[in-house]
Amino acid sequence: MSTLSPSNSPNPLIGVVMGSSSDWSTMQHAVQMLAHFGVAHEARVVSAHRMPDDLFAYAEQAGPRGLQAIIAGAGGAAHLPGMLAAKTTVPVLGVPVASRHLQGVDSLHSIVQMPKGVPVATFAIGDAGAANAALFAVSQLALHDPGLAARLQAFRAAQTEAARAMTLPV
Ligand SMILES: Nc1c(C(=O)O)ncn1[C@@H]1O[C@H](COP(=O)(O)O)[C@@H](O)[C@H]1O
Repeated sequence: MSTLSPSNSPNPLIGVVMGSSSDWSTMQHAVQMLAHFGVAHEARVVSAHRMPDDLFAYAEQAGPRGLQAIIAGAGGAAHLPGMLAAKTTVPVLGVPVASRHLQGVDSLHSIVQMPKGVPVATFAIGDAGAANAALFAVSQLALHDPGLAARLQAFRAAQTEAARAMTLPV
């Protein structure tokens, strides 16, 4: 499995995986958010289609390695999040990456329409979806980490202040 992020932690709590290095411009927003909150994470390319044995190994090892969630981004026929969810009970957060021909609607439908019994929590297409998947993972970790909960509250407060300070060119 190839490694993309220089911030890979030796004991990651959150795994960020993507089907191709071409997904990095989107998925970097998940990694940046995890880094902002100081959450130990790793980022890797793991493709269900191109590296099926690696995908199975990653999914099988996710729980034993201590991962609390996997954020999985893919575009087009985005089977990666669903196949991870099929092989692990570690929560999978799916991020549809915008595709060249169908703008990510194909990715969204591929990820969100899971059969009953094998859930993937599906986020919005693109950069905001990647960032929100990370924020969701942070929220889950914050339930058992008061320091992280305080940082999340501060993030929300800063966001509120930034929205209140918005002005219009009129
Ligand atoms: N959807 C998947 C999977 C998978 O689901 O296993 N593996 C690669 N891909 C996607 O193919 C698109 C094009 O990949 P390339 O740019 O490498 O040709 C990417 O958005 C990737 O997520």
